[in-house]
Order: sequence, then structure tokens, then C-alpha cells
Amino acid sequence: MIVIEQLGKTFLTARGTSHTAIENVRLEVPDGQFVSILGPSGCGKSTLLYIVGGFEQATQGQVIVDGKPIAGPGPDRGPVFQEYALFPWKTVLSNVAYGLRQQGMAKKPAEEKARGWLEKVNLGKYADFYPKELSGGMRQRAAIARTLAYEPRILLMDEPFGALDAHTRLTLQSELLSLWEQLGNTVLFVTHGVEEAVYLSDRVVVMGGTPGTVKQIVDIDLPRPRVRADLLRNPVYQDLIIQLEDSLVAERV
Ligand SMILES: Nc1ncnc2c1ncn2[C@@H]1O[C@H](COP(=O)(O)OP(=O)(O)OP(=O)(O)O)[C@@H](O)[C@H]1O
Repeated sequence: MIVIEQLGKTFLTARGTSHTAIENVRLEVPDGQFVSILGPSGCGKSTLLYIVGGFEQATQGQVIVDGKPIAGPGPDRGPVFQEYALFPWKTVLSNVAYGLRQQGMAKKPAEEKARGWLEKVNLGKYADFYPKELSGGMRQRAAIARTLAYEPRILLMDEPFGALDAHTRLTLQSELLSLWEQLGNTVLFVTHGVEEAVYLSDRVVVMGGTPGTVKQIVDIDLPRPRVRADLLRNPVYQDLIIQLEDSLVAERV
């Protein structure tokens, strides 16, 4: 369970002024939930995710994971960001094994486990390739495998598919859903895509305002496993999209 309590972040800018990015953000995410965060550009979605990841420190409030306030990054929270963040000088296999090696696992078992994850993200044949030899979608699959390999209970995803073409994005969304259905991680997923948020999530959090805060939380009561073709014909799915589009338009004003 993640509990976000009255979270705020005021940055000191390079010009010596202060800038409050988010304030009074409250949110509870039960174990195993898939929660997306939507909101206009600059409302603080990434800031929130970075604080939960322990990469930024809150200036107000706190984030509690399993009853303890977080004090920095930890292997229980795995980030997957838009920039693929793979080491260009390492093969795909070594990239995926990296987190395991960092945790002290010996080379051979780490590589064996990494191979298993590469199979799961359909990159089994690319273990010996270098990141620059992969497409954008394949690189993002490798980045996801690298994070999943060390089995974080919480996945923090910041527009992970934002840089991909529409077709690849749809493929990776459904691959992510089927992995999540097997693994049961808690996911916090920042996106600009309303359809993406509805398709993937149990709940969608709409942020807005300056400073940014939580404006609305929408439950996505759609059956799982979700099949996009069925959803497109489902009036509840269409209504949720319209409702969230309307909320976003209101927040952009
Ligand atoms: N290191 C920093 N120093 C000062 N201000 C910052 C810093 N990082 C972020 N901000 C400010 O915090 C606010 C929120 O930024 P953030 O990147 O969290 O928004 P976002 O909702 O993720 O935006 P986008 O959708 O465009 O990625 C912005 O006004 C931004 O200028």
C-alpha cells in the first residue's frame, strides 16, 4: 500500500526564486492496483512520481510504503521512464542483468534470470544486441525487463510509451497489461493519453492547478482481462473517455 499524505514540493530555481510544483497531494494506492495519473503539462505528475521513487525529496508531507515513510530510492520501487535509460555499451542481456548484479547476484544466475525476462518481453533473440541496434519499442521492452527483473513490488512509469509510434504503443500497452495480470505489481503510470489511462487502469487520478494537486479520481469499472476491440464497442469505456477528456479540458483552462 502506498499512502501519499499532503505532499508538496517547492523547488529553489537557478535564479534563487522558489517555485511550488505540487501541494497537498493525497492519494492511497492499495497493493496490486494499476493507477494512472493524467493532467496538463507542468501540473507536477513527474514530480509526484519522482518523490514516490525517492529521487526527489518532498518539502511537505510524506510518502508511506508498507507503513514506513520512504527515505530514498529502493528496490521495492522500480522506475521505467520515457528515456530508455539503457547503457549503450552493454548488451541487452547485460542491461537486464545489471540490476540483479547490483543486488549482489552472481553473473551466471543473473544472466539466466535476465534471459527469462527477455523471453517474457519477446526479446529472447536479441540478448546479444546493443541498444542502438534495437527499435524504440524494443528498447522500451528491454528497459521494462530490466526493471521487472529485480522484482520491484511497485512500478513507477513516467510516460513510458510517449516516444513510440501509435501502433507500437498499442502493442506495448497490451503486453504490459498481460505482464501485470501475471505479476500483480502496484503500478503508478503517468501519461497524457486518456485512452491509454482508461484501457490500463483500475483508477485514474486527474491532476491540475498551479501548484498541481489531485482534482479528481475516477474508478475504471471495466472487466479484465481487457480486449481493446471489445472495449471500443463498450459504452462505459466511451463514457469514461469523454468524462476524462472533459476533466482535462477544464484543467487546461
Ligand atoms: N528541478 C526543478 N527546478 C525548478 N522547477 C522544477 C524542477 N522540476 C520541475 N519543476 C517545475 O515543476 C512543475 C511541474 O513539473 P513536472 O515535470 O512535474 O510536470 P508534469 O506534469 O510531469 O509535466 P509534463 O506533462 O510536461 O511532463 C513545472 O512548473 C516545472 O517547471
